[in-house]
Amino acid sequence: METLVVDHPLVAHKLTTLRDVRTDSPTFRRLADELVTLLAYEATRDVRVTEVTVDTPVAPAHGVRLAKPYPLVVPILRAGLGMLDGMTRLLPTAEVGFLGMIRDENTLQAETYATRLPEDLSGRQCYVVDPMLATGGTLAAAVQYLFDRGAVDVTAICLLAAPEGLAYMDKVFANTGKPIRVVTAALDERLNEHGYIVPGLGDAGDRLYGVV
Ligand SMILES: O=P(O)(O)OC[C@H]1O[C@H](OP(=O)(O)OP(=O)(O)O)[C@H](O)[C@@H]1O
Ligand SMILES: O=c1cc[nH]c(=O)[nH]1
Ligand SMILES: [Mg+2]
Repeated sequence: METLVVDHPLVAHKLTTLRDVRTDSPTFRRLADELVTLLAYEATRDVRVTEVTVDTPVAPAHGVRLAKPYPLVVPILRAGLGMLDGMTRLLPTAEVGFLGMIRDENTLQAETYATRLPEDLSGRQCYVVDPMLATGGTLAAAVQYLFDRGAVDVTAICLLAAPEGLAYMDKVFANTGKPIRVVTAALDERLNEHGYIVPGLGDAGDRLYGVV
């Protein structure tokens, strides 16, 4: 598995405000949206394109367009929804599939409660968006689900990742031979005893949408 921590002062600046406990929900939403667009710019470096020629007013010009089938963006509900608009702004032709997953706060096991994606993902590049990669249980289950449906490669875009979660992803997918990338704005120190990322930003879903 390949991990990319995007090292850019604008990303660091926005992430610092996102972490701040005093940042209110409207500002948190706006910053999550802005951050995903910056991360997606890096995460889509390998997006598949086909060569085309267009006529400028002066002469033919060689260029590229996104190849079909178009990428599939998969937000993991609930918190991943806060990253969807930023992705589709950058990839307007992308299709969107939804995975609803919740982590049991006691066992830290991920449970899938909703799936709404194309049945056949053969040949698809998939971009999973979820702000938090903590134990990695949620992302590993999501990636496995996409591979089971035929996805060719999966890139996960996370705002924050914990070393434990990256290690878990590495272990689970070590021998699959399928390309997996994680693109994140920061690699934090560790998880605490409740499975929260330290220093992290708290519960991303609650900060985006309110405490449930
Ligand atoms: O790496 P893990 O240990 O599996 O934890 C990460 C998951 O936890 C959060 O979702 P949560 O379960 O809080 O659901 P929510 O988005 O509905 O709040 C987060 O958005 C990830 O999906
Ligand atoms: O720190 C964490 C860990 C899991 N989920 C969150 O929203 N935050
Ligand atoms: Mg949550």
